[in-house]
Amino acid sequence: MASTKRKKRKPSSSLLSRRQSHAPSSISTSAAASTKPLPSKLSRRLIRSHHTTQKRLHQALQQNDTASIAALTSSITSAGGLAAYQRASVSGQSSKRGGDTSKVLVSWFLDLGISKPPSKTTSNSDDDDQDVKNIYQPRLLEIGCLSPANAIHSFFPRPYRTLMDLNSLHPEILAQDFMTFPVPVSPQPGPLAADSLKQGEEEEEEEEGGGGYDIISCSLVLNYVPTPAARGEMLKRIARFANHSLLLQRHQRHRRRTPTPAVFPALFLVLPAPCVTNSRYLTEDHLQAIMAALGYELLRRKMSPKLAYYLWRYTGPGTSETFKKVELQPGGKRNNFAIVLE
Ligand SMILES: C[S@@+](CC[C@H](N)C(=O)[O-])C[C@H]1O[C@@H](n2cnc3c(N)ncnc32)[C@H](O)[C@@H]1O
Repeated sequence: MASTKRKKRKPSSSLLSRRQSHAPSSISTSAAASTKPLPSKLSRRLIRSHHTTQKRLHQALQQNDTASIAALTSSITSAGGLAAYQRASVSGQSSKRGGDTSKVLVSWFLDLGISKPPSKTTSNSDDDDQDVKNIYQPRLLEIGCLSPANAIHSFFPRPYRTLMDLNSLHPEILAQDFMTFPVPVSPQPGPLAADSLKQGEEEEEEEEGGGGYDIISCSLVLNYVPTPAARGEMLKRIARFANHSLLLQRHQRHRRRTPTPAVFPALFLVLPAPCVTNSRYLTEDHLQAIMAALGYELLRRKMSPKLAYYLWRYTGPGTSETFKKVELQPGGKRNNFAIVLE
């Protein structure tokens, strides 16, 4: 007897184009947020293929290989471009798949005694209001942000967060390349500078975002950056922001009503686990050496089968040590993920 069972259709990239045909041509906030998550296999395949094609495109651009540039650009566009890649990433973040990496940061915050800011609506007296004002409210800078509704965002109510992405999926997320986002001008060292700031000036400085960022989140972004040297540049730039925050912290310490928690300035870094567990050029020890050279010490680490999570604290300018792409673990089945500091 012939089976009446229908064969399960394998997810394919045409599935994405069919799904997208019901959505506006550019993925808007609501479309990205409201569309159902993509099947996980399809998301993973889209993400992997986007990374590979981007990497090839970067090589073609460096070699000025016009034929390959045209072919690869067209291949990226026909697969839906950055927007499709982001949609696949949003699917990976969906709560059903436990994909919001910031949940790990939340658990570390609670462990480190950093609590959520009390909501203003729950305070019912002037005294409570005063208590709320007296609590130091840290600021977040998130690079590569797909949604302002992840677990960690409740620790950073607006305006204490700056969220950015190359392609913004939400009005609150700046469409901004972090590599061109201006590093704030740091206060000059020395007692004069600290004392010469009048209270109003300082508050204004903080209001305008010149107050620095206590924590920078860089989750699954570094592996998006196509070359080892560009990854190193991104980490260096992050360290410049951290250095600014550290100087401000020292500069304003005497004015703070509650001290800045000892965790800050910090960096939340997430990488796909194989970047540090199965690369020829990067191990966790090597990553730690790179981060130490940039001025960071490791506070927390978590390794899951898929992801490596780290919380680093910036302690001050590191060394000018350089790190080349050197084979650390040979082996045919390893990947080539690397970070180079020039
Ligand atoms: C895989 S998504 C990660 C999203 C999210 N942070 C997470 O953990 O799931 C990587 C995002 O990083 C963004 N991105 C890559 N380089 C960037 C840069 N230089 N500046 C801002 N965003 C960047 C990409 O546009 C992409 O949306």
